[in-house]
Amino acid sequence: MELFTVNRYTEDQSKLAQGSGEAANEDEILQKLLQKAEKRKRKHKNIEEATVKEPEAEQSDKAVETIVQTENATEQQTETASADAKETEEEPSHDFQVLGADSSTAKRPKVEMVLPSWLAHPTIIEGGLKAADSADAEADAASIKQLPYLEKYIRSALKQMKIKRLFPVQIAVIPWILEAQAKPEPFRPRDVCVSAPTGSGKTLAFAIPIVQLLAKRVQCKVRALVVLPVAELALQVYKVFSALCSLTELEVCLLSKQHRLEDEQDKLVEQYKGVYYSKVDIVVTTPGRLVDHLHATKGFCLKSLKFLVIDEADRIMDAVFQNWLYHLDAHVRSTADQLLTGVQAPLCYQELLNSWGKQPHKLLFSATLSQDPEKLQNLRLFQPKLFTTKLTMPVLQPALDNAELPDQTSTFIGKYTTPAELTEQYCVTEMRLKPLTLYAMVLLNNWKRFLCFTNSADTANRLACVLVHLFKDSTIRVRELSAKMSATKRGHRLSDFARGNIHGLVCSDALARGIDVPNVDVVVSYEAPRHIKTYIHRVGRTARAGQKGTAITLLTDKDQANFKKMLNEVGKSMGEELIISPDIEVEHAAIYKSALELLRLRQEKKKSAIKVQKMRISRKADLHKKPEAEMTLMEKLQFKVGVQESKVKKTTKHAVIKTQKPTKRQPIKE
Ligand SMILES: Nc1ncnc2c1ncn2[C@@H]1O[C@H](COP(=O)(O)OP(=O)(O)OP(=O)(O)O)[C@@H](O)[C@H]1O
Repeated sequence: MELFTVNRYTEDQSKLAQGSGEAANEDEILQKLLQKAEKRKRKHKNIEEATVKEPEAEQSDKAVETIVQTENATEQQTETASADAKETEEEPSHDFQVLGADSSTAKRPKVEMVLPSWLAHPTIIEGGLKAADSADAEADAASIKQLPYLEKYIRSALKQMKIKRLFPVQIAVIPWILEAQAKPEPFRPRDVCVSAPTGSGKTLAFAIPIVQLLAKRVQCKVRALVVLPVAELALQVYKVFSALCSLTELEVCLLSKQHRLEDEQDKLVEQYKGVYYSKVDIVVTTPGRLVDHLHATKGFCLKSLKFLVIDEADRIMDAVFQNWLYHLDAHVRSTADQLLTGVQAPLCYQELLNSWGKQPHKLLFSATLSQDPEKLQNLRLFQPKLFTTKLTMPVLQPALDNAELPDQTSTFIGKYTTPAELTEQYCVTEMRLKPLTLYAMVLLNNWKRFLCFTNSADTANRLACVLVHLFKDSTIRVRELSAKMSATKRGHRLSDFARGNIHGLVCSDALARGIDVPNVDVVVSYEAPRHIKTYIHRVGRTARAGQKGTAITLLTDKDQANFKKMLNEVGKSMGEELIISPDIEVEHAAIYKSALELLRLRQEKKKSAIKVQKMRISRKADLHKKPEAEMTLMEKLQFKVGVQESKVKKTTKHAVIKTQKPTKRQPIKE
């Protein structure tokens, strides 16, 4: 099984392999050790002779001199000997080397990066995305009517979703999964990793085969678990599954912090005569909520899991999300153990058999899939198979021609691809004029559907405030979309944007990944992204599903070099430069000044509110320290109110903890 190869410098080994073999090496090492021992012996002998010859007291200086001389002589001898040895032998030294002690500035051989074979030799996804209504010969070949492996109910569901033909990633992945799953036991399908550009239709690439393979199930059990990093994405994927399952008996459930835990528990399991039964077949969840249910929901059992899908896989493999896998593993192991030890009675022999060390088929999807074997190893993939797209334009052509660009067999060619339909541009401006530049761009190009990304939620908030004021007399409506907003409010903002009631949304990167907002014309990076992955996901909100789109990055003089370097490193160019007339400052001076003034006032108000809050907290703390006898009537009242408040808070907190860990006295459902 070829899984992961640790990157190593292999030159020495290859040289050794060319030499006379292991036995010869051992002889050489032995010879060298003997030479060293001889050298040390001679040195000691010389010192002893020198001290015996000279009278101790009066000749001590001379002794030192002799020692130095003899040492020098010995060194010279050894130097000549070693020079001779160097001439005669070409083999590298096998002595121990003190790390960091070598001060030579000689160029060291480059360490060669060795990728696991499956990462270095992926299956290439051919073809581009074409608009759904194009009807040429190639489009017909991908038409859902022409694809024999799709069941009738899937075709009908796709038709209802207005999908006429499959996209390249779907054509490559769907039949492969169906075929791998069709093979009888003990054959185990290879796990799948898919790295394809944003908006290329990865969701349907895993949803279609899962629904088709589970549709014929007899008993309802959780057989597919789909994990996504954020609630919005989970909702999006849940909707796709629900649409696909509409003509089957399969039940899909969404678990995310947007709902109450108890409500989700009701949807997940039911209890009948002391036995828990699953009410769902497919669970779409965020990692945090999954862990909540693994601990708090009695009867939530994943031992029959057939598919584990990890969408936005590189994000989910981040350290912050890591522990969900541990909990999932522990859960599956403990339920299997319970069955095997008889603590929980199996329903049938097959169930017992299934619980014995059976792993789900793992499917990983991302536009920026990790190339780090260590991270991937956490998922313990089974003989993984990688599907990836080729680099698409706009790429840095000179970089591709450049001989220094890594060899395509040792580099992961699908690592950072952007849709072919995307046009990338940049605009250089001064920091203080950035909001005004953006304002001028929107007016000049009459943008009606644009997203603007900032590097922090704070900047998004301030920028939205300025833009709302700048556009107050125009028909263009710009609003903020913040992670601090409630999920419902965020949902409303997004649907207002989708309906065209809002023309521009300003947000931080928290929402840059995976969100599928239809028909976004332009994505503006108000600040240069710090990481290439962030850039890829930001710009991926436009040019989706074969549509055209533009990504513009606002840069200051200082940002330019770093941004260029970041793109060049992955073989991309910055694209065309957009020039905005410096006259904008004069043209919109009055309104810009008032917008900045408004922002200043708002910031001051915010600051004073925070100050008041802090004062209140410290006053409360002081009151607690003061003896009751010394308190004024007002202070006594304030103290009582404070105590009451904290009591209420404590009881509600307790209630929340109680609901998260139901005891035997709190059945999930009678
Ligand atoms: N075969 C198809 N025909 C037409 N539209 C499609 C097809 N497949 C997917 N789409 C549409 O393309 C859009 C993008 O799909 P999806 O969200 O699955 O992309 P993605 O590759 O997961 O993107 P990201 O990496 O940004 O999450 C969606 O609006 C989806 O409805």
